[in-house]
Formats: sequence, C-alpha cells, structure tokens
Amino acid sequence: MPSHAIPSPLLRARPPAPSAAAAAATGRRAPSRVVAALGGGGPAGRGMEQQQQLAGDGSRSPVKEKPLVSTIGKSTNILWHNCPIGQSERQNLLGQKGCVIWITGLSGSGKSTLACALSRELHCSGHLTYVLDGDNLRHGLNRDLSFKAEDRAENIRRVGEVAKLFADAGIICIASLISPYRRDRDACRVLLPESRFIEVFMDLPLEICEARDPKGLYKLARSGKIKGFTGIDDPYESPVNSEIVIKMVDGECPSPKAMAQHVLCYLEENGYLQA
Ligand SMILES: Nc1ncnc2c1ncn2[C@@H]1O[C@H](COP(=O)(O)OS(=O)(=O)O)[C@@H](OP(=O)(O)O)[C@H]1O
Ligand SMILES: Nc1ncnc2c1ncn2[C@@H]1O[C@H](COP(=O)(O)OP(=O)(O)O)[C@@H](O)[C@H]1O
Repeated sequence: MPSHAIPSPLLRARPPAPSAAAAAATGRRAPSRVVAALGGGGPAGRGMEQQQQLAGDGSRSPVKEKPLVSTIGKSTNILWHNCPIGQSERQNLLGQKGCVIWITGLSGSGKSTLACALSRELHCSGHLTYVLDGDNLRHGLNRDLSFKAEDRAENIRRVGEVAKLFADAGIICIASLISPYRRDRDACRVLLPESRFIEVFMDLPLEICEARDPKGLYKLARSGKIKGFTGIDDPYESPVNSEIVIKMVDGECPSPKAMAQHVLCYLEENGYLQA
C-alpha cells in the first residue's frame, strides 16, 4: 500500500464526538460531561449501562434506557442522531472517496486557479467536487469576520467544519484559503479521519505573488492602505508536512493544468477516485 493510501478502517462509520486528542488540537472540549437529562436524569458522567433503579426489595432492575445527551462547547443537552445512510453508501453511489483538499498559500499564489482547474478536471472525469473559496465565503458565511488573527482562526475553523461535512457527503471538497496559521490548518486536519485531509502548499515566492497582484491588494498593503496583509505585515507560516507542494521548476511556475494534474495523480495513486 502506498504511504498515502487510505487504510480500510477509515471506511468504517466515524464516532460522532471528537477524541480527546482532536479536542485538544482543536481547542474544543471533548464531551466529558454526559448527562441523562431526559426525565430528570442521573448525575453527570453516569453512563447508560449504569442506569438501573432500586426495586422495592432492594434488588436492581433495569429501567428503560434514556438517550445520553452531551454538552459540547456552549451547547447543552444535545444528542447525536445517526442516519441509516452513511458515508460509505454515499461513496459507493458516487464512486469516489469523500476528502478535503486544503489549498494554502499567499494571496496571488494561485489557490483559486488551482481549485478551479482541479474541479474542472475532476468534474470532466465524472467526479463530484465542491470548491470552498475563502474570498467567496467571506461574502456570506464568514462576512462577520475580519483579518485579525482570531477572526482568521474562526474563518478556518468554520470552513474546516463545512469541508468535513462535504467529505462526509462523499464529495471531493476543495478548500482554497490563505489559512496562514499552522495551528488552524492542523486543527482542520484532525477533524477528519487520517488520510482524508490533503494539504496542498502553494510554495511560490512572495515576489511572484506580489508581481501578479491581480486585485491590486499588495500595492495597497505596501502603501499602508491595507493593514495586516498576509506576507507584508502579517505572518504566513509555511506548512512543513504537506501531502503536495506546488513550486516553481527552473524558474517557471507550472501551468494551471499542470498543477491540477499533479493533484489528480495524487488522488488516483492513493485510491480517492474509487469508492
Ligand atoms: N489583510 C488581508 N490579508 C490577506 N488577504 C486579504 C486581506 N484583506 C483582504 N484580503 C483578501 O481576502 C482573501 C483571503 O481570504 P481568506 O479567507 O482566504 O483569508 S484567511 O485564510 O482567513 O487568512 C484574499 O484572497 P486571495 O487573494 O484569493 O488569497 C484577499 O483577496
Ligand atoms: N500557474 C499559474 N501560472 C500563471 N499564472 C497564474 C497561475 N496560477 C495563477 N495565476 C495567476 O495569478 C493570479 C493569482 O491567482 P489566484 O488563483 O487568484 O491566486 P490566489 O487565489 O492564491 O489569490 C491570477 O491572475 C492568475 O491568473
């Protein structure tokens, strides 16, 4: 099996709640308090298997099981509902494996260009994709967020959660965001089962991105009219272990089609294009 192949256990149904490790990495709390809230319930942390009541003679008799509800973040008394149709059935229908292709890089590095070219190539070969573009999502879902570090983190967290849903739907989700902080990207990675998060690093020098400047934003940032612009006066933390790196070869940037082919080959070689 190639090093990036999807191990078969990943095709099993996923547990509904984040693991302690995932929770630690995402900063989210694992559902440590499990309470039986319906009908008064028992003390916090009491498992369903312990829910018995004392009969008149002092012996224990089982009572009707109550669903266990959880507290996740600020959401109290919530219950996970399983649907009989799962990810593997959807994948069988689509003939592919749901995954997230996370494209990160400076503004102007070609993230959207790659996302569109890849989506087109996959679509033409019969694969269902959906592109989550940072710029576009800031027109709606993330319109309340600025470019401060904490808002960028929330931006990435939300898109990571949405991308996870697309992958669960069996879709090849292509997320294209600057996502400048390693910690935020890694938090998205742990939302998904191993191998279902494929990071693509657009490893192009700032000078190339700045020379392209299709929206004129670098110019505005250099003249101080935009503050906190990534690569100018805001950080970009390069990935260290990306599955795929797009870089210049002999001083030339690969064409959009070549970049898309690079990712396509990876998907083919690692079994994502079959259920
Ligand atoms: N301060 C600052 N820094 C970086 N980028 C800026 C900024 N202000 C506006 N823009 C425009 O917003 C696009 C990036 O949005 P993202 O959601 O991908 O950014 S982030 O991941 O939250 O950092 C980015 O789009 P791309 O050029 O496609 O990367 C810019 O057009
Ligand atoms: N591989 C490439 N070769 C040449 N030009 C490219 C390439 N990729 C992107 N570009 C051009 O660079 C500019 C920025 O690309 P874009 O995809 O919008 O970057 P980003 O989404 O990272 O901001 C656009 O004008 C685009 O046409």
